[in-house]
Amino acid sequence: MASSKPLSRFWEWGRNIVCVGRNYAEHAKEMGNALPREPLFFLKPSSAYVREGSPILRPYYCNNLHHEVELGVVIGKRAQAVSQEAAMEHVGGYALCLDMTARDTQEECKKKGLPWTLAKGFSSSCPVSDFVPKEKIPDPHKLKIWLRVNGELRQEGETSTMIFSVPYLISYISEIFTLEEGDLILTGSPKGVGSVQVNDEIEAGISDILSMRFKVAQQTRGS
Ligand SMILES: CC(=O)CC(=O)C(=O)O
Ligand SMILES: [Mg+2]
Repeated sequence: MASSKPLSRFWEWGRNIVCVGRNYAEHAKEMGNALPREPLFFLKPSSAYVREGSPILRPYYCNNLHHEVELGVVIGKRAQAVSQEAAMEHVGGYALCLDMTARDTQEECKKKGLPWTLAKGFSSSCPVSDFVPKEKIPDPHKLKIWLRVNGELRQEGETSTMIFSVPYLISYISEIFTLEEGDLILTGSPKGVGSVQVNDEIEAGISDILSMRFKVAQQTRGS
């Protein structure tokens, strides 16, 4: 059942956050990974959302928190096993997102063959911008996404260089589980991911469409 909340506040709906990994060749290369033959994806809990005005919290168990700037696709209409041709009809809009990653924890998880939940799913691991209605972005593959830390440009990626396109991702994921209205797909990070420290300021944007700012703070255990 659809929420009574408007889609423009999709982060309040408590829906799925579906993240795609290794969707940009240069990022896969910088991480020492082979190019995927099929999309790799994982989930974040909806409590991972954080909005401007609240800090990104470095988890108490993390010594190497990384930024990953990503284009988010907000589902506007339930998608169950949809074709690539029909997929864009299920998009309601877009948002800029950060896939904050406890990189040291992720490396440990990889070594032990464990899921990435600890590394990718902590509270505040998904900073999200304002909602951009679909009509404002005629083609999501013609955008520049960028990220600065304390004013220094760290990431600048063209969404045209995604390995798997937005319709491909929606079609692929919707064959595995139904995408609901209010779900968000993070489409993967371009190259340039790197560490942030407590008190750093992250600024990120989509072309000349929007930008957002977040401060990094330390989570204390038990809070
Ligand atoms: C190496 C990763 O953490 C995968 C990922 O999240 C990405 O955006 O790529
Ligand atoms: Mg990512």
